[in-house]
Amino acid sequence: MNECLTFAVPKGRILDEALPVMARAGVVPEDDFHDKANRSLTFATTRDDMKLIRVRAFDVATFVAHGAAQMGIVGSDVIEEFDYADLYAPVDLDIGHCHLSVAEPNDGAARVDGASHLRVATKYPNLTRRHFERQGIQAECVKLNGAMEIAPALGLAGRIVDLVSTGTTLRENGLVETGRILDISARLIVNRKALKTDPRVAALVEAFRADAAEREAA
Ligand SMILES: Nc1ncnc2c1ncn2[C@@H]1O[C@H](COP(=O)(O)OP(=O)(O)OP(=O)(O)O)[C@@H](O)[C@H]1O
Ligand SMILES: O=P(O)(O)OC[C@H]1O[C@H](OP(=O)(O)OP(=O)(O)O)[C@H](O)[C@@H]1O
Repeated sequence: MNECLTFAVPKGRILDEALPVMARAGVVPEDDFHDKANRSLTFATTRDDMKLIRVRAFDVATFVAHGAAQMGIVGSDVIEEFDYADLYAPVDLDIGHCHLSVAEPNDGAARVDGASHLRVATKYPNLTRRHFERQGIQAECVKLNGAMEIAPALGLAGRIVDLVSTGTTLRENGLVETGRILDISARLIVNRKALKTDPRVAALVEAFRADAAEREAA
């Protein structure tokens, strides 16, 4: 059993919604966490036996899957993309809602009816390949880490697979959704071994679960 628990959170947009949820489960960072000038990546919490790390969303899953962090919060898109055996996602936190979609230029330039091979720009090559395989299409994925929406206009790929929330980014870049792959929300994730061996992890899962149930009932 690790003496100090490590809880991993993504550094970007989910964080604002996640902090109140974490607080209700008793996970509260000390004030320096909110100091934008602070370049530290590890932060104390109000619990002596727990620290937070703030990393990129995909890396939250990697740290927890390898047991370097015992638990964390991450979008279900990341969980599904990696499909780590040692990662368990016991609580849907009902925050960070968006979906993963296929999109292409709204002028129909990418339409190639009956094609068995497509080029797709995405941050999610595994989910993308699986989606197109189900339709009997082989997708060649060009991996990008952001700003997927500019790829079709520049001829990098005919279509993209990316996250959509309001749809504004697609619209402003001349793209339309042509298929929805996955509805997404943020989840509490835990390392399976830590859950089995450390009662504090199981207690925290119960605290997050109880809060999620209470919010759903409200
Ligand atoms: N437009 C959006 N609306 C709502 N949720 C989103 C949106 N885009 C992404 N998400 C969710 O937020 C997650 C990214 O979280 P966040 O931005 O906090 O992480 P990050 O570490 O900054 O990500 P990155 O590694 O892309 O910089 C995505 O995996 C997804 O689940
Ligand atoms: O439908 P919308 O509300 O416009 O949101 C969708 C955008 O949000 C995400 O990008 P993010 O802002 O996280 O930046 P990124 O390109 O660095 O991933 C996603 O990758 C889309 O580009």
